[in-house]
Amino acid sequence: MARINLQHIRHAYSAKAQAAGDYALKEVHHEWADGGAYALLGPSGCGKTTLLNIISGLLHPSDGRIEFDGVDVTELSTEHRNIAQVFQFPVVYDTMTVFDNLAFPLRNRHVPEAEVQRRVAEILEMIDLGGMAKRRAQGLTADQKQKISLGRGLVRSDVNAILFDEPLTVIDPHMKWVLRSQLKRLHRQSGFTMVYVTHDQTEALTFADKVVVMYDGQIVQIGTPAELFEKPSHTFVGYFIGSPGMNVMPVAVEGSSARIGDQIIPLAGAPKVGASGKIELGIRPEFIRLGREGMPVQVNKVEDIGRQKIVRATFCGQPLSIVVPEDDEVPTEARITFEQKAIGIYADSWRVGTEG
Ligand SMILES: Nc1ncnc2c1ncn2[C@@H]1O[C@H](COP(=O)(O)OP(=O)(O)OP(=O)(O)O)[C@@H](O)[C@H]1O
Repeated sequence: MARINLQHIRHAYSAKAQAAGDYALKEVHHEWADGGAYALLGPSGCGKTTLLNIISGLLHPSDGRIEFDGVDVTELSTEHRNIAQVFQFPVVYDTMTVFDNLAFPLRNRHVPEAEVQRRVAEILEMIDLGGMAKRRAQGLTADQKQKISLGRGLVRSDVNAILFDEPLTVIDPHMKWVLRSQLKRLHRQSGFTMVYVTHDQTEALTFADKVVVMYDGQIVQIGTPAELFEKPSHTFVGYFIGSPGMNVMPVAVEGSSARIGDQIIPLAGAPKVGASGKIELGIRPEFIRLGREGMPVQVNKVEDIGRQKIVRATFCGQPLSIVVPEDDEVPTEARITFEQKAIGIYADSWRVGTEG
């Protein structure tokens, strides 16, 4: 298990890259704790796989260095970095039995046979393939083969880290849930450093202690699921995490208040917006109170989502989503108030602190 240091890493797939926009991965400079469970979350094309492949050694970064426990591994191959990887699609030896597929990484490293038997039995149980140990992998479903790939990634107990690249894509929804919970349990028991790439927020939030949110080749926030929800550091995090995402609207900030149209919204302090171009106010739909008091809104639609309702409204010309409990009535002349401590002010998309 290892602490992973990413030092001023950048990557461009073209050798001629110059401008920031030419880089698939803009500068990444972070330390990831030994034994942490991290999820790399972001939309397609934001650079998740690029970063994962740099950590694994499949890709050499254009700039920067990577250290495991303080040792520079930038020039080392995947094998020499001593990590296990699970990819999106199954990598299985068809002619071998399920058991031998799982035993392969251990036998390859001359682990004593008794230990091989014990570890493989444990993993077979976990991936629910105990009854198929003697079957050849050939002819198994894609789902079963992916479970073997997953098992092979987990079978060694001496790796520096385990990296997963969207490993549950081909697994059916119920099994996905089971495997995700088991991975989390395994992480708690084993203390492996795990990095898990996904574009699915549920997957990221249930698996990881820390979620690394990526957007347009950058890490925009690393935080616990609660931090991402309560204090998104970038408007993208607000929008991407949560359903519906955070409301973001352009405002003018004057001292300790924000103005939108003819409405003045008092803030908890004076935001340090400096000379930024674009100033926005962010508030999650869960922290807007809907009733007969406050600022007027126009309700356009009410969607029932079980125990809650999503009210789609227009506020000062801006679209606004509000989450209300199922039994709350939606008044005809609806008005809203914002929970003050849940308001974030964003300057050029980044959250700013307040003075005083
Ligand atoms: N081998 C390559 N050559 C050139 N460009 C590439 C290569 N691999 C990825 N890219 C580009 O780099 C950017 C980041 O891609 P990457 O695969 O890292 O994103 P991702 O977040 O993992 O996306 P996905 O979820 O779709 O896998 C994208 O614009 C992609 O088109």
